[in-house]
Amino acid sequence: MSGNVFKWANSDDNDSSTSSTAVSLTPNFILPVERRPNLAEVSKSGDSVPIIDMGRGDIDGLIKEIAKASEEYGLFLIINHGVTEELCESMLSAVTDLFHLPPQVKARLVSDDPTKDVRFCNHFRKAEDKGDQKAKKFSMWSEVFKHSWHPADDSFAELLPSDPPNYRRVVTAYAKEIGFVMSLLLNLISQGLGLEGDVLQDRLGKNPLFRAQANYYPPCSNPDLTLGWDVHTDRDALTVVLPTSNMEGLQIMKDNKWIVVDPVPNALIVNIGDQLQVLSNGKYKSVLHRVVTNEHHSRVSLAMFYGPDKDALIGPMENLIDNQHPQLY
Ligand SMILES: O=C(O)CCC(=O)C(=O)O
Ligand SMILES: [Fe+2]
Repeated sequence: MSGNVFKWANSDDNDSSTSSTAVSLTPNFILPVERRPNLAEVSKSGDSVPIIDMGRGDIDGLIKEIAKASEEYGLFLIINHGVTEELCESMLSAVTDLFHLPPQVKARLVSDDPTKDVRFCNHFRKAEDKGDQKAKKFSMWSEVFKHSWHPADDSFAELLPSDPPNYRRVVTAYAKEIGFVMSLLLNLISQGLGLEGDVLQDRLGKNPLFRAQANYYPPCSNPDLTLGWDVHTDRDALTVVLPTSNMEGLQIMKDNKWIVVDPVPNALIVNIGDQLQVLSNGKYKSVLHRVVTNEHHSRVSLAMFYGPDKDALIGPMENLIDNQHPQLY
């Protein structure tokens, strides 16, 4: 499996924004017919995800807008979020540099061991192929780099590779900003559920699980046959994703249809995760999403996850359970 991780490094793709040669698909990336993305059926026009201006002065309006988006979509974009364009750009270029490290440097950090805090891997899914009852492994058309992060304690960065030279420094600065954005979002989401602002964060515990995942999706010769990220929900409470600007890739399921998350300059993507779905007694949706590939361009993204403390007991908030809304979890 780990051999795949180095495949892209040997391609001509060395710039996330310019056109480059697509790497050919080998059979392990070709999904069974029923798991393929069916791109012709994805609606481009019509429904689009809410774009929320975090800088709007009216807090009550902002709380309502976030509550509505969390209920109807489980995903929204935020603009005027306070993280500077310059920092976002430095973060994306540090992520791009990371995936373009020489194969022999990356090899030291490749691992399938989920208990390893810092590692590169290539995700795969198990699926049955038609006429073949034995589940096969299908690799995702992406490479990921996982590590922990913290908004206040910079020591996580000491575990990160010192190459590329600026990754540690940039991700530490970015983590502080995203920590602030996530606290604000959790506060507003809490209020949108009719609770005091700090209730959700208190429920998630004193030592939340902060995981980060950088994703790299190289150009792909046939986007109809594979996916960069298979259909999934995020298992944490909240995710904030910084994607390559001006590049489509992410899609979400809404009313049983896939819709494209259109890129918006300087926006961050906010996702409701499984833990918030449970805490909200199903009111907010942990959104089903997937990432499709592009024939000509690569895309990177950095997902920052906020999950519960390992000792936190997660169940629906008491004020959200009544006769009309029986406890779902
Ligand atoms: O690349 C993206 O836009 C989303 C990635 C994602 O869903 C994840 O890392 O969980
Ligand atoms: Fe995700």
